[in-house]
Amino acid sequence: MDSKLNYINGEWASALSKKTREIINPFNQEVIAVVAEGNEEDAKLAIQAARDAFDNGEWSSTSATERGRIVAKIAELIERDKEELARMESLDTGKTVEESRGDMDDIAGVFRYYAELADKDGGEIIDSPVPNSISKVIKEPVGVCGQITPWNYPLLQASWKLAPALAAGNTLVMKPSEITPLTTVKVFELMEEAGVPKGVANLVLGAGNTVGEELSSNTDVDLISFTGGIQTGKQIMQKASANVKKLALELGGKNPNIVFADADFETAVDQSLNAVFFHAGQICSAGTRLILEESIHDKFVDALVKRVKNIKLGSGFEEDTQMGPLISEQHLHKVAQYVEDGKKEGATVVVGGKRPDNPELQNGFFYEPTILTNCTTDMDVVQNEGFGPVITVEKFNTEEEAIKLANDSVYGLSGGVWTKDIAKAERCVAKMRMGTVWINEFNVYFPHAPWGGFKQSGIGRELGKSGLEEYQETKHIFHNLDPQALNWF
Ligand SMILES: NC(=O)c1ccc[n+]([C@@H]2O[C@H](COP(=O)([O-])OP(=O)(O)OC[C@H]3O[C@@H](n4cnc5c(N)ncnc54)[C@H](O)[C@@H]3O)[C@@H](O)[C@H]2O)c1
Ligand SMILES: C[N+](C)(C)CC=O
Repeated sequence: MDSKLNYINGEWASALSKKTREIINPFNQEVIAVVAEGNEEDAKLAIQAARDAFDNGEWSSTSATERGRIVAKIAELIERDKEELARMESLDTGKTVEESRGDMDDIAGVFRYYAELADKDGGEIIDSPVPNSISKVIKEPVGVCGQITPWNYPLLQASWKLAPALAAGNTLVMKPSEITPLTTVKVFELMEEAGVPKGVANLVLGAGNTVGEELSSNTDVDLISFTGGIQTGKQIMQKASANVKKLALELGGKNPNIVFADADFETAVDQSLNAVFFHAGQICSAGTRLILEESIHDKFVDALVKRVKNIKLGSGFEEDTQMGPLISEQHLHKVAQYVEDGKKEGATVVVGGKRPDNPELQNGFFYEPTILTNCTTDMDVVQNEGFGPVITVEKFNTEEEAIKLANDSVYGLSGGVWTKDIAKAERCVAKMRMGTVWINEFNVYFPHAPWGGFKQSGIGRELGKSGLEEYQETKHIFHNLDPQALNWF
């Protein structure tokens, strides 16, 4: 079986300890790859390589246009190998190949977007208040970036970090999730082929509490960019304080989806399903808190249940499969426990709430798409991120009540509103405390618009111009063209 290695200073290498880890297909628990299991020592080597590569200035002083050309080449290679990457992502995560193909298009789009943005900011001349002087503001790369990604959108989340970091002239060490590293390894091969110089982009495979902690605490790392759970984010924030690293955190969400009685009923039902059940609900921005106007509650829930009963679970490689398995046995237990706890709090399971009976699915980590009614905002099942195919339903009677429920969360990643009343929609989104809000839509994102969370959903923004700025320092250069002695002392 093909064995995947670390990539440090332009060389593919086993972990120093020679340890390896088996990667499991969540559909049937078969071993699909064996990868290096790096630790702190591998991470230190990679950080040193990135430090040297940054300090020698080769990449940061390469023209932004040339860096953009190489980033565009990576996009081209991803498009060339799209089918291989998509199948690899589905094998590793269990999501349908159709979803993975969509992810690969998005990923190539992200590299292209930052390739084009790379040389568009030539700095700014300030109207200096000091006579005979020039005042200018320029952008420089931050330095060595540590990048840590989750398992749910492995390559997509990696692309949001790799593309802007490279375009801005940084060097980096990436640690993908230990559960789903395969497409990230492949993209490092493509980055090598595209001509990224050695030492600029380094990859260390391994666990969070070894490689991840080293990246967070090592004082040679200038910036840490993390996507993952809120508790891990808090730990990283503490470790990053060692040298006051720049910090970008993309954390979880418990995202409200408000449906008013005047919404287009059929569309809102359809999109409320899409908002959650793609990738078995393992989406940071899943609309898992469905908040329904009381007058349509029963009809809406009935319509959802009817549709949910027909969702086809199976292998991501079968064309008619609509939902794959959860990522791991441990995560399956977590989701099942989350539903059980919700029931104890008073929630009612109206559909799902268990593993499927289908004998063909017993080797996979499947959980049925589930809807819980009789939920109130004070319940843990409404407040906590379950990260599975589970919708909780709450009711409201007034616009104010809907907004209050939507904002009653420590999270603030995303949210949606469904109504035909344009003014009402605008009033609602103005009051919703989330980084992305959708009107008559859910879960849309693209490279041009920033992505990130209010409140405990994170710090900073990925994507858009802001996503590049995360990887830049701002420098003010003041040039006195007529220096004079002050004769003060
Ligand atoms: N906001 C977003 O854009 C976004 C996108 C995708 C996923 N997420 C969130 O990610 C979470 C699911 O992903 P997960 O289960 O992989 O999250 P996780 O926090 O368990 O792990 C994420 C990454 O952090 C690493 N890690 C774990 N412990 C660490 C430590 N102590 N120090 C440094 N690194 C450590 C892991 O190895 C992994 O690579 C969900 O909460 C989801 O909402 C957020
Ligand atoms: C940001 N997104 C939606 C691509 C992945 C969240 O898990």
